[in-house]
Amino acid sequence: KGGGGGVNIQVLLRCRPLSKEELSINTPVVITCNEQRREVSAAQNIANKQIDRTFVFDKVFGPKSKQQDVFNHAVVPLVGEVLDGYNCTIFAYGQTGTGKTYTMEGGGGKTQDGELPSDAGVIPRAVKRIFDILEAQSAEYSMKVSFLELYNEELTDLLAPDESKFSDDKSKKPMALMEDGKGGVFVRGLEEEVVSSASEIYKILERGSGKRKTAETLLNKQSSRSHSIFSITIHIKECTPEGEEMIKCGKLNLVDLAGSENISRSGARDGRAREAGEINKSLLTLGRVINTLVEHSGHIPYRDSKLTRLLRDSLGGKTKTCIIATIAPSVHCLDETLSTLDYAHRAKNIKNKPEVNQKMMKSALIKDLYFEMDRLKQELYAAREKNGIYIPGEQYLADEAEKKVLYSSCYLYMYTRL
Ligand SMILES: Nc1ncnc2c1ncn2[C@@H]1O[C@H](COP(=O)(O)OP(=O)(O)OP(=O)(O)O)[C@@H](O)[C@H]1O
Repeated sequence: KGGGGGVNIQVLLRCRPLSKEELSINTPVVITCNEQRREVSAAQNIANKQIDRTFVFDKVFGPKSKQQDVFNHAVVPLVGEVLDGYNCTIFAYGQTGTGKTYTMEGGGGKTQDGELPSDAGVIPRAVKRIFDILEAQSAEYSMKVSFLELYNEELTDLLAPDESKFSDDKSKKPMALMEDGKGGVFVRGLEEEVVSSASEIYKILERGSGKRKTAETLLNKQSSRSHSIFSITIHIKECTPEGEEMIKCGKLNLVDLAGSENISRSGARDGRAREAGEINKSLLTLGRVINTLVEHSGHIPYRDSKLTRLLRDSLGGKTKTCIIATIAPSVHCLDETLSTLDYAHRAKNIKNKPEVNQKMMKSALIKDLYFEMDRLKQELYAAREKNGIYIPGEQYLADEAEKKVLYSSCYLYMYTRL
């Protein structure tokens, strides 16, 4: 804990084991993890030049660490904070192929009878724990999730229904990031699905990840170049001693960043520096934001990229933030590993000032929801006006149907869950 000026961001390090292929060709290992001492060392001796560096983190997970260990030590405390009404963010940062997606989502094992596979990552485990706790408390709550992808400074909604159903033009409409007038931002038209069970979220996750993969093959892009943000927002009802109904709100953001090697070098090597620069504007800006925060060197360039605009509050704000840096043990990754270790180690100096979200009176929240419904109504109307003459009869019916669903879910949200 940092004194006076806030609380340091937690930075954890995870080193994956050698893969089967790496083992089969006897790839030399240059990383050692000492979990007790929370240390990671990189050592190599080439032509009498000795590299030997040791870094200390808030937690270190060696190659033998299990998904369950990472979850228990890194995520369980944050889930508790979210249920207490804080916003929390977990970032996975590291070179491609070091286990960011494995750590966040899992190894691809399927859930059976509602039981998570042992390789399930942070996201499904967090979801399960949230539901388990709320149910054990017999809490009255409502939960919604969103799943965004950011690629080349363009936002895609991974939970949006298939575009083909809603538009003759199959090209994707880029989603706009808007200021909310309270110092934050929101993504216009972002699908927020109300969920009422863990298994529902597992399905949503599968759908979102599946969509990410399809989009990848279609556009020939790699997951290593896009960022994904999975967010869970929970509203919990509480009663004051005077009998007033209050709503407590917490949010958990789970962020799988693009491969860190994409910061200019790889792009420059294959002669596509400009493209790489554009693609990784967000990653580069994240680095600059971190540096400015750590060095207290003036203006923080949050506004220079969508990622940092979206996650502004997680870096130097009121959110509780944790970074899981991932590395590989192989000698071939040493350069990137050292740069990840440096980056993550520097990020440890960022201080946030976590603040619990103000509880809202249920009546005020309902007013907000009415306002939101009005805005959606206008958006729908404007969209139909704009497309008016192009909308075939079938499309009009589909829009009407969607509108009905939208309304009924809004009402459901307001009156049944809370
Ligand atoms: N801790 C681990 N234990 C076992 N296998 C792992 C571990 N971490 C990663 N792997 C395996 O290594 C491979 C690469 O991991 P993963 O796809 O998660 O990397 P990534 O960092 O997300 O890469 P990208 O940036 O390309 O998305 C996968 O096959 C994954 O199952």
